[in-house]
Amino acid sequence: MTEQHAGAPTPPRALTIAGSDSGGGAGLQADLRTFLGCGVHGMTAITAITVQNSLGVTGIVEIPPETVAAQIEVVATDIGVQAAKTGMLANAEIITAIAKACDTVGIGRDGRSPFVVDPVAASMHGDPLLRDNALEAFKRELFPRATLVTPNLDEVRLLTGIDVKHRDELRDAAVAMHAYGPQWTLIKSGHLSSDPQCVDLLYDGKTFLELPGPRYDTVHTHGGGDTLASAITSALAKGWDLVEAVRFGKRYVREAVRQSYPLGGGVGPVSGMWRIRDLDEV
Ligand SMILES: Nc1ncnc2c1ncn2[C@@H]1O[C@H](COP(=O)(O)OP(=O)(O)O)[C@@H](O)[C@H]1O
Ligand SMILES: Cc1ncc(COP(=O)(O)O)c(N)n1
Repeated sequence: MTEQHAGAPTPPRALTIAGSDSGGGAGLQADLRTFLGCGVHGMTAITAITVQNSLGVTGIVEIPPETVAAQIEVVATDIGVQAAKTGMLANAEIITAIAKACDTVGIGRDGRSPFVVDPVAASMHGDPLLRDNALEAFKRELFPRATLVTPNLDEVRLLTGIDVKHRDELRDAAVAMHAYGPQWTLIKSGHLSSDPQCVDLLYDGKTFLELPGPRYDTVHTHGGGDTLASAITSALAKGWDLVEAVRFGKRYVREAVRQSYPLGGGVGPVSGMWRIRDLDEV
């Protein structure tokens, strides 16, 4: 006789709105891996398929904006989204569709499901992941709806014109990004390679909070930003407050960078699976 099983409790649920990286290092693959590592049920609204490996991006197929919006709406109305994040969004039309869908289903700052906006503009190989018309759409449509924005220093330069060369200048970058309307701003300092530390800066319009950490000597940091934003989103899906979620994300990505690994002939990924034990250990 089969045993009746009511099922385990439904875990926290998070949504990534992002592109696919065929090499598995970044994009929605890194996001789902991190959600898994954080014990969160991950869902996807795919914006684009990239043809990508450790050496670079050689092709992009963009998903129709209405299909991106439909993916968000169909999971939010049935399964529920307790927190969401964005990654590669490809173009302005997709960004506009996402903003509308998020309003419809209640994703965004101020009492709705927390919304982490990572303004991904290019791959770490320097290949563009965003059309030219999309930066303005980010400013107009997504930053004002964001609980948290998480630009790296290249994205800060593209979005604000500020070229951060020293840790002291992170504050100017945070103030300039904050003017676009997010509730919180996290400036990531991975690209500040002259700094022996890796200090990210969190700002809410009033107070600056430095998140210190060691800088590991590795080139294998593909997917680091996605992993950080996904770990933060996971903690937000569990109901943590923003500062604790960001502190957790920084700890999570720090260990992921420490355990990053070579892959193919180019840059390898951070290890979003560092919390998953090896099969032999089970
Ligand atoms: N070499 C490193 N050692 C430790 N932490 C790092 C290193 N590189 C990046 N990080 C951390 O990984 C996260 C992603 O940073 P960054 O590389 O700036 O973003 P992105 O991946 O979007 O370009 C940040 O929390 C940053 O501090
Ligand atoms: C589909 C996709 N999304 C995001 C990134 C950014 O990650 P990175 O800056 O580590 O290349 C990427 N390369 N590909």
